Amino acid sequence: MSVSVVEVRNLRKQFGAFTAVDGISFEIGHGEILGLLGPNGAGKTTTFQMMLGLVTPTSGSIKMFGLDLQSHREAILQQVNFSSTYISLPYSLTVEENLRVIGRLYGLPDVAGLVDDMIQKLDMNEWRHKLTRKLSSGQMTRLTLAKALLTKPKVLFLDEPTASLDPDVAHKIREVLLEERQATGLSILYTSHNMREMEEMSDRIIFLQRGKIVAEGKARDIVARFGQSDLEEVFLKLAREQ
Ligand SMILES: Nc1ncnc2c1ncn2[C@@H]1O[C@H](COP(=O)(O)OP(=O)(O)OP(=O)(O)O)[C@@H](O)[C@H]1O
Repeated sequence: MSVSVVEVRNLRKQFGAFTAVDGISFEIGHGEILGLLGPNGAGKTTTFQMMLGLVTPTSGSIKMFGLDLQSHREAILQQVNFSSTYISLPYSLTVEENLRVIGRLYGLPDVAGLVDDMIQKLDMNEWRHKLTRKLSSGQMTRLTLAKALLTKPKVLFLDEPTASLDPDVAHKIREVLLEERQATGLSILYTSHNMREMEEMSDRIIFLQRGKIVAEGKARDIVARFGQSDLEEVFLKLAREQ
């Protein structure tokens, strides 16, 4: 694998007596897409939140670009972004205004030009002047992804980036992400409940079950190891055990 951009060691999170994330370790290489897979409640969101500095780990360490997240939070988070359907953006601004505000907050040069490029790239032109509160859920998903890509992050956390998108738009988004990775060496931690998408997008997958990593590797190797015919079957087998 190429140089590690993200290094997670023995990461744990307890909520009272309950252990949501139970000593996981993994790395993400430069330009690598790592799929994080697991049934509801397995600990995916908690992992993301710890990696974004939003939840403090009970123990373990998170390093990005060789720096410890706890002691270099600001420097690291400048180069990281996140997209999830749970993010809310100011509802009274238009799509374009929202993106311009983000661009200015990050101090990007030529904000208008960058916003325009992103709107074209994600096919958002038709509704660029629409108020954010009036967006459909699929349009909202695209806007949060545009927001995340606009800042040109080196690491991107994507929590179900194609949820609520129709197959055509979902396909387009996957293409944009793969192009972005190719062009900039972007590293991505990716979750999806669409197993075909996980197989298509991820260079490697880690499978979480009750906060622990129970399988790790390339999708086809995991499928072979579990003696199943595809990732969906592996998922069902592991999820039913949970
Ligand atoms: N603040 C909290 N207090 C107590 N328990 C929590 C808290 N946050 C998460 N949990 C619990 O930790 C476990 C892992 O939750 P998490 O949201 O990380 O799972 P997930 O894999 O993202 O699930 P999903 O696929 O449903 O989004 C769940 O059992 C959840 O109820």
